[in-house]
Amino acid sequence: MGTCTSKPPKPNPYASRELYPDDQAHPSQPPKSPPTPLHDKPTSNITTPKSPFFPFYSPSPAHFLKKSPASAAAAAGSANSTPRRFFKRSFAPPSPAKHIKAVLARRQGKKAAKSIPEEEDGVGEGQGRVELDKRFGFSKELTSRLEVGDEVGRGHFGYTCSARFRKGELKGQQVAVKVIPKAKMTTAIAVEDVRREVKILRALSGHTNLVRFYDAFEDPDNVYVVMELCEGGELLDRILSRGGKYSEDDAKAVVVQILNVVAFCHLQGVVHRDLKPENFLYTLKDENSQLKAIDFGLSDFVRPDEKLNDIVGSAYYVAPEVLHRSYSTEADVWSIGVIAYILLCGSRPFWARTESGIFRAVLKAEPSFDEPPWPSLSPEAKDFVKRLLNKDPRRRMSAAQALSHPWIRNYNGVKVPLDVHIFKLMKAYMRSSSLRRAALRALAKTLTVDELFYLREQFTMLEPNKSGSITLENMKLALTKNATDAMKESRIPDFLASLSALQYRRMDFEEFCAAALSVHQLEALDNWEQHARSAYEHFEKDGNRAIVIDELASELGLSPSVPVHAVLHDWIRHTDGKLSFLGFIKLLHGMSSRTAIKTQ
Ligand SMILES: Nc1ncnc2c1ncn2[C@@H]1O[C@H](COP(=O)(O)OP(=O)(O)OP(=O)(O)O)[C@@H](O)[C@H]1O
Ligand SMILES: [Ca+2]
Ligand SMILES: [Ca+2]
Repeated sequence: MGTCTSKPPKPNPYASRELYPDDQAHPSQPPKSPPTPLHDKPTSNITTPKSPFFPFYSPSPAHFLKKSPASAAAAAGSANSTPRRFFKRSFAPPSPAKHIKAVLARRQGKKAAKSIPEEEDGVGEGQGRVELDKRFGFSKELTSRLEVGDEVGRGHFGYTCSARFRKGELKGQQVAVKVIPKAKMTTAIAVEDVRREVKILRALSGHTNLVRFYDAFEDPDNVYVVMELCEGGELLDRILSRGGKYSEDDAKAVVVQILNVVAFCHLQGVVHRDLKPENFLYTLKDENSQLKAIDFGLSDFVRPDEKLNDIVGSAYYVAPEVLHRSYSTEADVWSIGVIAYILLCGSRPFWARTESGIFRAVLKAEPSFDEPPWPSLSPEAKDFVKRLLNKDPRRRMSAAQALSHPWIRNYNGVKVPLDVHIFKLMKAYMRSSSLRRAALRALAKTLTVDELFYLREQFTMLEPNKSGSITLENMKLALTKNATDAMKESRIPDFLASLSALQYRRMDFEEFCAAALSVHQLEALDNWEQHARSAYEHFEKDGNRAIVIDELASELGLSPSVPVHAVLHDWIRHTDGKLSFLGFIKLLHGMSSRTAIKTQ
C-alpha cells in the first residue's frame, strides 16, 4: 500500500488506526534504521513499488542509508535551501500528519520528545496527583435522543460515528457524533481542550464552511459532540486520489472555502491551530460539494493584542513563529499556505524524515518554486503561496487579505470579510506621533491599485457616511454585525474601546489607508524600495521639516533613558536638519525605546 491510502477503507472501530503509515514513526515506534522509504509500509521497503498516485515519485532509499554530510544538512534544512537534490521531486507527497510530539506530551502528561524544548511549567506533568474534574455540564441524554450507528472516522483524541435523532424537531436527521473518551483526558490541559472545543464549535457554528454543531452530551466514560454529518470524506483523501494534481481553478475552489472560514474564525478571535487537509471534510461525495472545517480540539481564543505560546499543531503545517512560541492568528494562514502549496504541486513544502528535521526546514528552508509544475503555473498563484508562506508573520497576508489577492479575488463569489488586523493597525496609528502619521500618509499615496483594493473593501464594510468618512461608531457597528459569542471571549469589544482616540474623529478613505496599511507587508513586496522612495518624495513635499533630535525623540515617545543623540543621529539629514530617508523608513515602522536601542 502506498502513502496515499491514508487509512483502510473500512476501519475497525476498535483497532487503533494506523495514522502515520509512511514517513514518521508512530509515537511508540522509534524510527527504524534504515528508515522506510517514504511511500511504503515498513514491510515493503525492499521492493519499492511506485505509488499509484504519484507515479513520478520514485525515491531511492539510498539517501537514507548513507548519510553524507551534505544530505544530512539538506535533510535537516540546515542550509538555506531545500533538500531537493536528494529527491526526484523536491518534497514528499502529502500523507496524514500527526500532532507535534510536544502537543501530545503536554496533553497526556508524558515527557515530550526531544525535538522541542518543553516549557518548564509542569502543567502537563504530575497531574495524576490532583483529581481531575471531568464533569462538563452537558446533557446525559445521548441514548434517548440519538441512535448511534457505525464509525465514520477516527483521530488521536476520539472517533466519530454516524447517528440519527430519535425524536424532536430533528427526528430522523443523520448526524455525526465525535466520541471523546474521558479516560484519554489525563491532564487538566486535555480536559480544558475538550471544554474549549465544544465552546468554540457552539459559538462559531453557522458559518457555511464550518461543520454545524447540534449539541454535546456526556456520560461517565465519554463526551459526545453532535454535529452535521459530512459524507464526502476528508480533503486529504481527495488530494491523494488526484495525485496532487489540481488545476489552479480547482485549487482556488478549495482555498477560497478554507480562507472564508479561517477569516471568520480570526474575526471572532479564534485561532484553529490545527489546519490540515485531514481537518476539512466535504459534506457530500460529489465533486462540487461544500468544504467544512472540523476539529477545533486544539483551537483557542486569542485577544487582538495577545500572543499565544504553547506549541500546538501538526509538524508539516506548523508556522515558524509557533516553534518560537510567540504567535497569533497568522499561524493559521501559514498552514493554509502549506495546504495551497500541496494543492498546486502535489508535494509538501517542508519535509524531512524526523519531526525535528521538519521543524528545521520550517524555520530555515525556502520552499522550492522552481520545479515542475511551478514554472507553468501563473505568477499570481506563486505570489499568493509565497505571501502565505512568509516566515515573518508580520509580513504574511491575513486570511481576509488573501481573499483579496489577485489570484483569488475574481473567483466565483469571493467576498472579502472584515479584517480584525485593520483595527490593530488603526490603534497603532492613533497612538503615533503626528510626524509618523505624516510619513504613513505619504506612503499611502504610493499604494497600487491591487493594494488599495483590499483597503477599499475594508473601508466599505465599515459603512462610511455620505461624506465618505468613518467614526468609531461605524467600526463598533460593523463588528457587532459580525459578532458571535466567541468574540466576547476573545475580548474584541474591549480592544475596540481602546481605540477611543477615534471617538470624536472622522476618517476619510485617504487617512484610513494611512492608518490601516501595514508597513511590514509592503516591505515584503519586490518593489518596496520604489514604494519607499516615492513615499519619501511625497513626504518631502508635504510633511518633512527641520527637526531637532530631542524633538524627534519626544515625537517618538522615547524614554529619557535612551541615548537619543547616538540613536537618532542618522535620522537627520545634516544639510538641512530634516528627516533623512533612513529616518523616514524607521519612522514608518514606529519607534519604541526597545526598537531604538536595537537599531543602534
Ligand atoms: N462531522 C463529521 N462528519 C463525518 N466525519 C467526521 C466528522 N467529524 C469528524 N469526522 C471524522 O472523524 C475523524 C476524527 O475527527 P477529529 O479530527 O475531530 O478527531 P480528533 O481525534 O480530534 O483528530 P486529530 O487526531 O486530528 O486531533 C475525522 O478525521 C473525520 O474523518
Ligand atoms: Ca483531526
Ligand atoms: Ca483534534
